[in-house]
Amino acid sequence: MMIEIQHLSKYYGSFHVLQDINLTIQEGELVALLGPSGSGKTTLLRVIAGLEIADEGIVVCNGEDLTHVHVQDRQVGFVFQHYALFKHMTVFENVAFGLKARKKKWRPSPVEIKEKVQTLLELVKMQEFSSRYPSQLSGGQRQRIALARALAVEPKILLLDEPFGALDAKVRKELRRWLRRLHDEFKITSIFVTHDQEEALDVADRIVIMNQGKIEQIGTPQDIYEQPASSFVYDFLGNVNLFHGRLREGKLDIGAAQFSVADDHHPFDIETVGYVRPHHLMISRQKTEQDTITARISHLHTVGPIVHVELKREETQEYLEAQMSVEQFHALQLRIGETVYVSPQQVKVFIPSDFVI
Ligand SMILES: Nc1ncnc2c1ncn2[C@@H]1O[C@H](COP(=O)(O)OP(=O)(O)OP(=O)(O)O)[C@@H](O)[C@H]1O
Repeated sequence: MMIEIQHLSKYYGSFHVLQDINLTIQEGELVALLGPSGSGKTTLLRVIAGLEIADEGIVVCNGEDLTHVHVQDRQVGFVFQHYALFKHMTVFENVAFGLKARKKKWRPSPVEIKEKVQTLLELVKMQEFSSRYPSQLSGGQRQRIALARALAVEPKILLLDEPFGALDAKVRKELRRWLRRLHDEFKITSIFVTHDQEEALDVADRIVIMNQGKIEQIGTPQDIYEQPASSFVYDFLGNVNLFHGRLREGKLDIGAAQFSVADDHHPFDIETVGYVRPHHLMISRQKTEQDTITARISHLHTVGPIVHVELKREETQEYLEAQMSVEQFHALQLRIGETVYVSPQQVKVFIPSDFVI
């Protein structure tokens, strides 16, 4: 089902929690709502579900305005962060619940219900657990049952609110891959809320970045990562080093050095900030180039194949973070306390849209 959200606004008292949201989700798409805590992701999901009413704007599904369609008639399946399975029911009964609760004329026969539940339990690889109670399952298993239960009623839209938020990192990773496969099989239009950028980048067809009740950017994971539309998006999608300086003629002048700026075609001369990802910060032991920064290594730590290098800039005493492979690290033989030369390989600047010369 295609979902069109048009000029949606919502207030809690005087607090403007959603501000003129416009978003079209294509049939069969898996879209992530990504943003910091309090940016309005859950509220937007709840308005789409019909659990909250918007003050302005509409949600349209396949051409039909849902404003007056009751939540139960929206054909929406939900999965929430906290498993919300019925504790007193077995796995089988939990998955069968939505089918059994249907009005008599739409309710499948007991044999049909049994077959359907078994198929779903196979799909989520939980067929051996059908007579267990939720308390006898792990967190990841409970979420798989929650998903099977949501799918049982054949929803047209699947809404997931931090579905793996309460699980540890390894289980989260497994489940999100599995969610992607399940989505590819069922092709249900799905929206999931997350504040974990890796999860969104890994799973979604498109990502909607939210900040303070507004959409900052909509795009594919690649667009969002490679072409962030604002400093907020850049900053939100991973660690970043900031260099305050003056932008002129395509170069960022930070005093001690001048850096070329990526895709800068602006004839500006302004104070601005250059953004550099840790893996774009190159470290040398010799001062081979003129435009480098002198810094002292303050901390080193290795996570799997990546070495994180913390440095302190000599002239400003600000901290920088660089990343390199273990192989590069061994080749350089870096040590805490030594002075090195740092040069950014890619600098991004964001010019405010209301900036005029
Ligand atoms: N029922 C409510 N009454 C008043 N304010 C609310 C209500 N529900 C949410 N809010 C506020 O609205 C803002 C957005 O909340 P929302 O839950 O949509 O954010 P979120 O992006 O999903 O955050 P999180 O990642 O922490 O779940 C927050 O500042 C929150 O405190």
